[in-house]
Amino acid sequence: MSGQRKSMLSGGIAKQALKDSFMKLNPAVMMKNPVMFVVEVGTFVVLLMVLFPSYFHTEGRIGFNLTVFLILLFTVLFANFAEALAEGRGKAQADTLKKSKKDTTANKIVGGEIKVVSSAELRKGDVVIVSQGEMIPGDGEVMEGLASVDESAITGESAPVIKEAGGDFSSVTGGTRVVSDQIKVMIKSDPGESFLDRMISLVEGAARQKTPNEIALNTLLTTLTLIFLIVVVTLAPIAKHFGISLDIPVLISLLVCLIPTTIGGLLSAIGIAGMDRVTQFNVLAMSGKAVEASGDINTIILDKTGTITFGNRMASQFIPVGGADYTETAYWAAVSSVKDETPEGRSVLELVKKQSMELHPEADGEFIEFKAETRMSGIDLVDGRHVRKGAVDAVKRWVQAQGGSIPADLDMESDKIASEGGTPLAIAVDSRIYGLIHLKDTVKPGMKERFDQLRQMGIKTIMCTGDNPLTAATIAREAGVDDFIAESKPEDKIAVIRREQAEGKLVAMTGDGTNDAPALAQADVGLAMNSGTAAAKEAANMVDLDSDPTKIIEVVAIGKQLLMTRGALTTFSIANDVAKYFAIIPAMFMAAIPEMNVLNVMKLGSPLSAILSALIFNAVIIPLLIPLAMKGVAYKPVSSSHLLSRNLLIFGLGGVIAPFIGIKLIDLVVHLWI
Ligand SMILES: Nc1ncnc2c1ncn2[C@@H]1O[C@H](COP(=O)(O)OP(=O)(O)OP(=O)(O)O)[C@@H](O)[C@H]1O
Ligand SMILES: [K+]
Ligand SMILES: [Mg+2]
Repeated sequence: MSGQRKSMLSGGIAKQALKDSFMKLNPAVMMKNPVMFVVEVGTFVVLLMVLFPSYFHTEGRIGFNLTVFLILLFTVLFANFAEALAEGRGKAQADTLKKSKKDTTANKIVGGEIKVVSSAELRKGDVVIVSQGEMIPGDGEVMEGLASVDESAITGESAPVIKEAGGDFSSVTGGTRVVSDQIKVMIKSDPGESFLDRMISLVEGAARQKTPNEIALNTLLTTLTLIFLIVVVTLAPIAKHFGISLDIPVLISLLVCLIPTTIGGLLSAIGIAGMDRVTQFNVLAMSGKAVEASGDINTIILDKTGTITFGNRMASQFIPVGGADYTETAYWAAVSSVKDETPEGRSVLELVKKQSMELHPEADGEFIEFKAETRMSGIDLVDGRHVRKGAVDAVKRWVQAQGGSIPADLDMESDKIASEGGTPLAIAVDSRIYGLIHLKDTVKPGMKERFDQLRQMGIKTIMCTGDNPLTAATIAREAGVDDFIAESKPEDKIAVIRREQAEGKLVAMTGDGTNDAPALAQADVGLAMNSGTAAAKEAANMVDLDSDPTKIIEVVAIGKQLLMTRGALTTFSIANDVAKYFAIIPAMFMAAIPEMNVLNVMKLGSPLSAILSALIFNAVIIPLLIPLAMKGVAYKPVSSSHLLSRNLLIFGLGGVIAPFIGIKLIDLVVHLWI
C-alpha cells in the first residue's frame, strides 16, 4: 500500500470532505457526538429566531442573531470537516484496494477434474490449481508445490515472495498473482470474508468502533456538557431576579463557549488519523483498541524462527553419533523426511541431493506429520520399523520410552550445533539414535539496534521458542532480547503472556506460525507476519504486510502518540474555555452590574463584540488544530512522566493564554463593524 499514500490535503479528498461536512449535519449522525449535537441544536434554535423574529420578539436583533447563527453553523461544519478529512484518506485507499478485488476465474478441482468457475463461487474447503501468470482466486493455504507470488497489490512490495506447502510460509492471499510455477491451494475463506474484504472495510472505516478510552472520554465530555447546560439554563431565572433579561442567542453562545467543543470536534479525527498512520507503516490494525493498547505495552513476546530469524531453517550437515556411519545417518534422515512437506523436511532431501548421495530412501508406510506439540516427524514403515527426526530432547525421550540408550557423544555434538545458533534434529530408528541434522538459520539484520530502542522505551522483550535452550540462548544473545524461554509449546507461550498480564502488564506478541495463533489471540496486541500462516493472521489483531517483527516499535510509538494527542487536545480544549468566561460573563451582566467590568480584562470593545469574538475564536480553533490532530503531537522515546509534564505545560498553559490573545485580536476587527 506504500505506493498509494496520499498527502493530507490532496484536492480530491478535501473536496469530498467538504461535501461530507454537510451530509454529517443529519441529526441522526450528529447525535453520536453529544458535544457537537448540543451546538447543532443551539444553531437550529437561533435559526428559528432569525426566521421568525416577530414570534420571538427579536426584530431588533436580526443582524446579531444571524451572525451568531452563521458562526455556530461553521463551528459544527468545521468539526464535521475534521472527521470527514480523516476518513477521506482511508476511503481513497479503499478505492485502490477495490480495484485489485476483481472477479477472476478459478481452476477448481471437482472429482479429480479441473472445472473453470468464477472466483465468487469459491467456498471454504474448495481446492484450486493456480499456474504462472494467474491470479490467486481467494485466500488459502498451499497444499502442494512451490511458487513465487507477486503480492504488490496488497503489500506495495514489488519483489515476489516464495509460497510453499507446509511450514509457516504457506498462506496465500486472494488478488495476488503467481509469477512462476504452479501451486495447489485450499481455499480458506467464504466470499466477502477475505483478507482483502477485511482490509477494505478497515481502511474505509466501516469497521471502526469507538475504543474504551474514547468512550470514557466521550462520557466525560458529555457530563461536562450537561453540567454547563444546567448552569446556563439556571442562569436566566437568576439574572431575571436581578432585573437583567438575557437573550436566548447570548445564552446559547455562552453555552457553546463553555462546553468542550475543541476536543468534541476533533476527537474522532484523532482516532481515525491514528489508525491511518499505522496503515501507512503497512500494518493493518483490526481495531483502534489494538493501536491504543500498543501505546501502553510493557512486554513484547516474539517467536524466534521466522520472526527474529529469517525462518528458512535449512539442513546443512549430517553428524553421525554412537559409532553410526555417515551414509547410514543420511539415509535415515532422508527416510524420515520423504513425506515431510515442511521447509525443514524438504531441505534434508535437498542436502542429500547436494552431496550427490544415491540413497533411494524407503517411503512405504504411514507418515507422521510434524507437530509443535511432539516436535518430531517421521514415518512408520510397513516392515514395522519406526523412523523419527525431531528436537533432541523429544527424540531422546521417545527412544528411552522404548528401552533404548542414548549415545555418549550425542549431547556434545548437539550442543556444538546449538552454541552456533543452529537447530539440531536427532534421527532415530526404534530404540537407536543414529545422528544429527544441523539446521541453519540466520538472525535478520538490525535486530539488536531495534531491541535497544525498545529497551529505551521501557519495554521488555522475551523470545519464546520451541527450540532447545542452547540454540535459544545463542540467538537471544545475537539478537539482543532481554530474556528467552526455550522448548516452549503453544500453551507455554500463552502461559508466559498470562503471567505477565496477571502482573498488570500489557503484552504484545509477534509471531507467524500456527502454533503462535493461541498466544497471538491472548495478547493485548497480536502482530502477525503477513508471510505467516492463515491461522496466525486470523488470531492476531494486527498484520504486518512487510513481515518485519520490529515494526512493533513504530506501532508502539503511534499508539503512544495517539494517546498523547488526545490528552493534549483535551487539556487544551478545557483550558481554552477559561478565557471565554472572561469575555462573555462581563458582557452579559455589564449593563446591570457595572462592577462586572473588572472581569473584562481583555478590554473588549462592546458586550456584543465580546460575545461574537469569543464565539468566532471558539469556531476557528477547530480547523486550526486539524493538522495537529491528524499528524499527532511530537513523540520521542523518553519516559512517559516527562512527556506528560511537558504536554501539560505546553497545552495547558498554551490553552489558557492563546484565547486571550486570539479573542482580543478578533475583537479589534469585529468592533469596527458593530
Ligand atoms: N519438520 C520437522 N521435523 C521434525 N522436527 C522439527 C521439524 N521442524 C521443527 N522441528 C523441531 O521442533 C522444534 C519446534 O519447532 P517449531 O517450529 O514448533 O518451533 P517454534 O516454536 O515455531 O519456533 P519459534 O518459536 O522459534 O518459531 C524445533 O526447534 C525443531 O527442533
Ligand atoms: K468551547
Ligand atoms: Mg514459529
